[in-house]
Amino acid sequence: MKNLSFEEEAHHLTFITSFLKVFHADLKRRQDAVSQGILDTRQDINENISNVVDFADGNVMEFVQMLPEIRRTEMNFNYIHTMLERTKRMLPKPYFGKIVVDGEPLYIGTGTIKDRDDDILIYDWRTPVAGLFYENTTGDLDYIIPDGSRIDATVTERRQFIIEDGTLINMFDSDMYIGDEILQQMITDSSQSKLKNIVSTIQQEQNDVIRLPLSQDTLVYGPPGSGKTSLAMQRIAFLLYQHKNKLDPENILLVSPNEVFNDYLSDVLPELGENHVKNMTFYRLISRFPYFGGRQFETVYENIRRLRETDEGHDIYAYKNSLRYFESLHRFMNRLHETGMEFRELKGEDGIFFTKEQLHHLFYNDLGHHPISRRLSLIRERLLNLYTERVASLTNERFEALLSDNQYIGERHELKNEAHQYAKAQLKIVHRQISLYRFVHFEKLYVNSIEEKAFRNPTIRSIKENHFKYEDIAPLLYMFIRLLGRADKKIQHVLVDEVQDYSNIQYYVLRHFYRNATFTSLGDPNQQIHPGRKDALVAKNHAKKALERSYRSTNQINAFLNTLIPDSIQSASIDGAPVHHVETTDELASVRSILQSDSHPQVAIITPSRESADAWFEQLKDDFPDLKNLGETDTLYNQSFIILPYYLSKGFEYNTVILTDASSYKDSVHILYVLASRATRHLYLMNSD
Ligand SMILES: Nc1ncnc2c1ncn2[C@@H]1O[C@H](COP(=O)(O)OP(=O)(O)OP(=O)(O)O)[C@@H](O)[C@H]1O
Repeated sequence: MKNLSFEEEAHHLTFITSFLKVFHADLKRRQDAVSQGILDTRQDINENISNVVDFADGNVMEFVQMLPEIRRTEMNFNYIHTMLERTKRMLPKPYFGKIVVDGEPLYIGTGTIKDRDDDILIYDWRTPVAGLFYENTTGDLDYIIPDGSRIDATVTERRQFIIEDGTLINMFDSDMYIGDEILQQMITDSSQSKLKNIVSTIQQEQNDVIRLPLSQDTLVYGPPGSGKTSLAMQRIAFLLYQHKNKLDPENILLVSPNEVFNDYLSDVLPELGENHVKNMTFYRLISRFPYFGGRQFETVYENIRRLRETDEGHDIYAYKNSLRYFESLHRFMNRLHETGMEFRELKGEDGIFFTKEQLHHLFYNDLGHHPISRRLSLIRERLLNLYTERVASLTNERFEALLSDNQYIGERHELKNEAHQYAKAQLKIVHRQISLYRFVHFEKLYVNSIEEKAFRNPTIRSIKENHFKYEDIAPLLYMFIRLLGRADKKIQHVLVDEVQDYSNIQYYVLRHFYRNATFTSLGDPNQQIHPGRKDALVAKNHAKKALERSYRSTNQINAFLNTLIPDSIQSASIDGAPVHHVETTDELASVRSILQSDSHPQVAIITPSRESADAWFEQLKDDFPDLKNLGETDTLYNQSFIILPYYLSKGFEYNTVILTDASSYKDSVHILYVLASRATRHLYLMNSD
């Protein structure tokens, strides 16, 4: 079969867009009709079936008979709603690719569209057969369908389209690298400030990861700009499509490096509509454990600053993030069923409620034959019963006292109520301690788990001052999860971005807290911004995938990155301006002139500290009113002209990056590597004499 000419493709596109318009208008009409039907049914129920469903009256039967119809209407309504959104979204760009498989042309877009005879006009990119588009070659290929069978297919043509507002602008036949042309255009377009959708130019190595089965735990390493975050998002879309009957966006979790990420990613998957995937940071996990409520934990940023700017606690940080400590923590926990458990005395306003010794005895003697988490829940149950008894007896005592004290006048039930409130207040703390398992002394257990004696005292000091360090979070959560088996079982798949930032204990905590989930973890061991030492991640039973090519920065910037870490990046990008090394005696004046000289669509001024970010902001804000100073707790990314300290820049990208005081990173090549790789087009390294 001869390939269609440009005119024929343009004609086909006109046919498709006309179809979509008519389909959309028809859906609108149907929506109005269905909405009217729903209103009529509601009115019918109100008028003819009384609001109080009465068994004797027999109207229950009438109502039950209406249920299938109501359900059908609801399904119809949902279908119309989905298709309305889809046709609206796809109208300007109905498809981006085409393959001819076994003689059949298949057009590929971001959703499936069928004609009135149920023939498919556009294939969703996530369908198994559409996967052939991303195979990078024509010829005899195969693809796997959901039941696991392999289907042979002969692909004779692969074509890509550039379509804007329903008009065919260009098309490319490609069977070497998909999208080289279009990819170049995607890469050239760096106008968007948030992360873009890469569906039309997904590369084969990325496609392989996106389409891995849900059941497969995977660790993906790739250099900056190799599309890890992008493919994580496409993988979410793919899994939701492939498992539409069992997965909802709320069953998927993205663990990201900061709170702004959510907003940065909010435009990537328009097909999810309002249903954003949940986003989480490791730090925020603490809030899922009420036991630790009221404890103050150092944030990751405070941690980075402390370790970079002071000499305090480097050894202890390295120890607590080491495999050595992780293993000793395991051993320590494994012994607890026999020995070493630590309890806290329970004490109310009226004195001791339960002693440590009693708790110890219950745990190792009375309940010693149960697994640990069972022992603890049984203890909690007993303590709660005891609490109820104690409240009752205290209430009685107080009631008698109130009765005999004629200062208190009131009805008996009022006095009883007052006595009850009094008893509860006396034991309020005890109740809280029992409910939250605070009779288990996790802090003491934690200290005991530290085999390296020299690190115990500083840990005790942090606990006493209620200023836990960032590195204390993971071991404490680890212990809680191991002892009490806490978990979020709703989550089916977790994607961890920037996984190189996680220690083995942190990863364990994530794996066990989301224990029903499989993981896709993505990162780059070369992108370490954290100044503390930690052992590399051992991701057992994960398929290991490596991405090679990088699409973000110009070839010049990528070449510069290779001077920092040799052979770390294979550039699949475009040429641009040389990297600017600006030697200056007046950094401020130089930055001003860069900002004034060119109209850069997006600029980030990255500074070596929070203080310098604030200082730069103060100096520039009057002349550049659009400039924003990104804060550690900000959640809105939508900023195209910002100042930020270096540790907040993880994962983002900007058209132009200006690194102030760049020589301050001369001993931290990995940090410089991360910062320089944020630039898509222009990189300025400012050095003052
Ligand atoms: N297949 C692709 N087609 C077009 N653009 C792509 C492709 N893959 C990646 N990109 C672009 O490259 C840039 C970097 O992507 P992304 O942020 O996902 O990379 P990353 O590996 O997560 O980077 P980092 O490790 O630096 O955070 C983005 O602008 C993205 O749109």
